[in-house]
Amino acid sequence: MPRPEPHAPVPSALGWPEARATARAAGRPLPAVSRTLHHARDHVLARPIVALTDLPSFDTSAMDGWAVAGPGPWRVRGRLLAGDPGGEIGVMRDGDAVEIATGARVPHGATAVLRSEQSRVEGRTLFADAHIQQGTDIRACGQECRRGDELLPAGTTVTPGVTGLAAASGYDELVVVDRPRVELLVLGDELLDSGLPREGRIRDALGPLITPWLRTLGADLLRVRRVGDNPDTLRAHVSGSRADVVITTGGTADGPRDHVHGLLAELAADVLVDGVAVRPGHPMLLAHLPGERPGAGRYLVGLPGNPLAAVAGMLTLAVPLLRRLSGRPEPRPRRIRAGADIAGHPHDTRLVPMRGDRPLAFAGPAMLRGLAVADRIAVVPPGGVRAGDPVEVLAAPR
Ligand SMILES: Nc1nc2c(c(=O)[nH]1)N[C@H]1C(S)=C(S)[C@@H](COP(=O)(O)OP(=O)(O)OC[C@H]3O[C@@H](n4cnc5c(N)ncnc54)[C@H](O)[C@@H]3O)O[C@H]1N2
Ligand code: MOO
Repeated sequence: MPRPEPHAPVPSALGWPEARATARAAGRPLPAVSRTLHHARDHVLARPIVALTDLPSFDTSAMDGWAVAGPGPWRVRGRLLAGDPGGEIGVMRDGDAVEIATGARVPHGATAVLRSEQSRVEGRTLFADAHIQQGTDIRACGQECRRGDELLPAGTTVTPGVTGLAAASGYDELVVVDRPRVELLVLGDELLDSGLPREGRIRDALGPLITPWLRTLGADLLRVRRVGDNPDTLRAHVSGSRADVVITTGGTADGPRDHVHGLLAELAADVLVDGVAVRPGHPMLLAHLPGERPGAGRYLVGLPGNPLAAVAGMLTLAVPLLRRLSGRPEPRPRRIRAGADIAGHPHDTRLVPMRGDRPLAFAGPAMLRGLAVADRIAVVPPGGVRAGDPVEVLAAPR
């Protein structure tokens, strides 16, 4: 099959803020789906969680001891454990006491719960060591919420706390935004999957870097493939992928074995970003491929092969796109005060691995030693940042 003409270099790359905004605007949230609480984890709520019940749903004993009615001493009249419906106890009258466990329903008419360690029983008569205030150690029905209250808004990420609250308030399933399905294609004949670098070949650092990161970004990783520098294999994998987002690494430049631009031309893809004024990472790419999923389409994010440049491409293009597809709201920009001068590029943005407020060494495009100890990435505008100046920071890969 004839190859398309080699890609002509783009004269002026898109500014870094514009590239990030383009990536975010390129997508829209995937359809809402219903997921069991277990499977809803790390999705984003498509609908608010509205309490299906009062919480607690009945007056509940907060302590092991005695439910008492009115002032003491009291006559002991029975026992209630957590889970007992409590019907046989009926309504308590002044002077009544019922032995009660933490979590048991407090009978109607009870005015307080007396802790076992603050009580004394003689025969069938119960005494309190001290005066007990009305309502003590009763968790009143509806104290936490009333049925119909909005507990969490749409857009909330489903954490373990959220699934716990949803279960407590009566949910078996949650309506969430579907998670984007991602396929990672790692390009390069020179890459090895195990052992020591040898004979001009190097270890693939990007599969092991991007795979765990995608999971924390709220994507479902369908597959990681290593693809040789062969345009036909690359085309077959991209065209055949069922992913919402195909991420490629390497092959974005115009070298003899760089096939990503050629592929996009061949597929008549809508190229949204082709080069960004950022260091490292300037050859990064974002394209829209015609797709099957309604509304969402399919995307290709082309990351440069140099590992730190690939991280820059993830932060600039993949992270905003995946956030948008998975329904996550855009976080407010975070700024810190730089603890040292951070050198800038004359006209491009620099993305600089930082620990605390200091830039890290070993942060060249092909290096990962700085990134491995980074807790954030500074967005350094052209010209640089002086010590004490505010600088925007992004979350380091996690
Ligand atoms: N004549 C020019 N050459 C290059 C330019 C340029 O402007 N003019 N830009 C350079 C920059 S900047 C980058 S970044 C790279 C981007 O190149 P590609 O995206 O085509 O990446 P490759 O050539 O495939 O690889 C670059 C480099 O990274 C290593 N690599 C690739 N994949 C991995 C991986 N999975 N794990 C570890 N290392 C990887 C690869 O061996 C190369 O050393 O182009 C420059 N060239
Ligand atoms: O900008 Mo390259 O993307 O330096 O490594």
